[in-house]
Amino acid sequence: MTPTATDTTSDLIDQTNIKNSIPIVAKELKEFSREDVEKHNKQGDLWVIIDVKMYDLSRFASMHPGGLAVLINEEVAGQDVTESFYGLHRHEVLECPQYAHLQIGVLRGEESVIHGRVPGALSKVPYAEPTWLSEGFSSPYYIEHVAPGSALNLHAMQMGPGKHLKGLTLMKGLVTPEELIITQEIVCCGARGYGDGAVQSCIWLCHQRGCPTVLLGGKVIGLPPVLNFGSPELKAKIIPEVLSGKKFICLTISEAHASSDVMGMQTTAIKSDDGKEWIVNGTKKWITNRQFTDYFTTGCKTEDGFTVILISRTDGISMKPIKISYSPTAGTVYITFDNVRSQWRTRSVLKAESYKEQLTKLTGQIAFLKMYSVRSAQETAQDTVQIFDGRRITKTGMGRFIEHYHRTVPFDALLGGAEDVLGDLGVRQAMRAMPKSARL
Ligand code: HEM
Repeated sequence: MTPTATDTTSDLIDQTNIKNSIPIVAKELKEFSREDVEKHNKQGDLWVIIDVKMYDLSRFASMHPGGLAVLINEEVAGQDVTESFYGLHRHEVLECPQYAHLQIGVLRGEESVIHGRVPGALSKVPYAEPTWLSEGFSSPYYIEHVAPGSALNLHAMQMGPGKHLKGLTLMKGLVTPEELIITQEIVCCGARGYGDGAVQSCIWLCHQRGCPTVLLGGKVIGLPPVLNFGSPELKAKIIPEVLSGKKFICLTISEAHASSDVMGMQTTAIKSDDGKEWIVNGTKKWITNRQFTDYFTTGCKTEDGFTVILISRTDGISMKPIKISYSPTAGTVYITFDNVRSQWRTRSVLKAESYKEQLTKLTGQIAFLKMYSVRSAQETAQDTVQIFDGRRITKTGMGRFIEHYHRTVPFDALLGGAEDVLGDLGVRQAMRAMPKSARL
């Protein structure tokens, strides 16, 4: 049966999107009829049809990762196997150079209906794209800007709208500082180490090659304390360097002794004898970004409580990679600060007047929002067990992305604050603000 747009598991792309895509096979292809193919139906002389393409599996069959037996089956050899093929393989298998060359021809007079994803093209699969990108939907909040080769000031835009964008020309003037920029597409690659930190190495590599690639990295968590609470001198030095992508920054808060329980940390900072510097001693764990970092936004215990100190890369800092269960590209490390000196303290967050309203009004809400988002993501992951069956646990082939998602989603309950701690915080804040007169 010839597949249609609705009866295949592969992702279908509008024909207009693929016109300029690179052909899977460059060699000249012969045309055959279905009857021609049917004659090649045994071991040693075995052809199949997938979509409208003919594959000669005569020699490959004995090397097939799924075994020879499945191919010499009478429902496979010499037949149109489109449906069964896509039930067992991802489309990308056919795009691998070592398999693409198995294609020897196409079906005479028939149009191809199955295509791989083209970078930048939108999927037609229902619910695959956010509504503001889907045909027939629109959003007053979404404006499309296409700016090839002019990815200017993207580092700064990723920090969201705010004072740090003042005076900057964004994407050669296409975007105004008031517009909200989101980084949604970064997660589409389905490899979260990349989004968490590898991006930092990617930025570094691209930077070396003079290519201004920008993605997330530790900047989005390491820079806000400087943006919000840094002294004017500190801001003037650090922010331009980081936002221009010349220097990298990471957040170093969690320790083996304390993660969500920030106040339990044991890293200390004491004043030097002349009072001009802080001397930091201690260890930090699960820190994203590895060797690319130039600045460490570091939580320390000081005699007046909890202080955030910005440490420049210097002697006395050693880093050891930690093997984590998703990807070494996140650059997760264990850091030791051994008599490391810094002059840069940021203001006390808890004492900053301008911050008090946010603390009382937003902290609880944000804590619950984070908890709710993670619970929803975990529920979705749980549903995949039913939909993907055993593939949910296979790291390659059909299960590749879903296994990765399922394996890594539990960490979200911890990252940026464990959900039980956040839930507790939200409830405590509500209880504190509860009017005495409130009754059911
Ligand atoms: C161009 C033709 C084909 C190529 C290049 C190919 C390649 C592969 C590869 C690379 C795998 C390993 C899993 C993965 O990476 O997805 C695989 C597995 C498999 N293939 Fe094929 N294959 C072809 C055709 C077929 C056909 C026609 C059938 C039967 C209808 C078949 C049945 C299987 C099975 C049963 C597995 C094991 C799946 C699993 O472990 O879940 N293959 N094949």
